Amino acid sequence: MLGDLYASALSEARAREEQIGISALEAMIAEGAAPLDALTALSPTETVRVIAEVKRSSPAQGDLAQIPDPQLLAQQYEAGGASAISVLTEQQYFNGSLQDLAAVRKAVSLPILRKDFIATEYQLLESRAFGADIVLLIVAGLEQPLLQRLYDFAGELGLTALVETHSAEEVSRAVDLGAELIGVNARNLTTFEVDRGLFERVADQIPAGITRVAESAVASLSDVERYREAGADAVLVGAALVQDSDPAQLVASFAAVS
Ligand SMILES: O=P(O)(O)OC[C@@H](O)[C@@H](O)c1c[nH]c2ccccc12
Repeated sequence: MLGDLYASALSEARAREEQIGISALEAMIAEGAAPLDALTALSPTETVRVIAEVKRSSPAQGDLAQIPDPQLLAQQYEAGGASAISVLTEQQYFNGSLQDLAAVRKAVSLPILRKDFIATEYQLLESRAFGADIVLLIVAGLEQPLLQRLYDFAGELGLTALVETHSAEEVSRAVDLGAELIGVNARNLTTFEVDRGLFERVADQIPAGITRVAESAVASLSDVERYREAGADAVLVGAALVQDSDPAQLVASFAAVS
């Protein structure tokens, strides 16, 4: 399945590249604002940081919410005290787009994570051109030399990489890259199985000084509390927020966990 997700994301990127070439992206970057300092925005503090996600559907979870106005949702997240916003931009499986990313960029002043299956320099350039400050790099989906190349290029563009892992072995590959922001995804992207205990089993493998993000499977406050007790500096929450009638209030309750 992870291979299908990358194949789809890459074919979408190739189609976009026929419309907007590399030099056009570089011009957009030159004209746009500098990226925000996401590492500072997500740095450890007395309460857990919340990265709130704009996600309409996923292959693991099906249709979650229509989200006709991603800007409004992002503003509700910001009002609730989110530290960053995550936007799914993959179209075929997640029903997202780069237009969603650009719209959210205009609506909030928080750092924005582009959530997609990034495997090329072109996708990193477009992330920056459309206003992302953070990009997701998934260890399970990329061989180490390519992962390192993308990590380094993201840094050259001023992007912060959230390096996503799903095992102790992947955590050590993320550390080897020099990652300063490491995520542990409770959801296996090949089988879609959710393992709520994974974060607490691998968190200790992440050296002090690196910001730790617990990703996925937060259904309620007690899940946030469990991740926090296990050492999460931040939690990344999607489904629970997009399906709630008061996302600002739910973000606020999560962000109050100390
Ligand atoms: O909806 P959830 O269970 O709160 O999960 C959010 C986020 O962690 C999840 O969307 C995610 C984490 N890593 C990914 C990689 C690709 C696509 C999606 C994801």
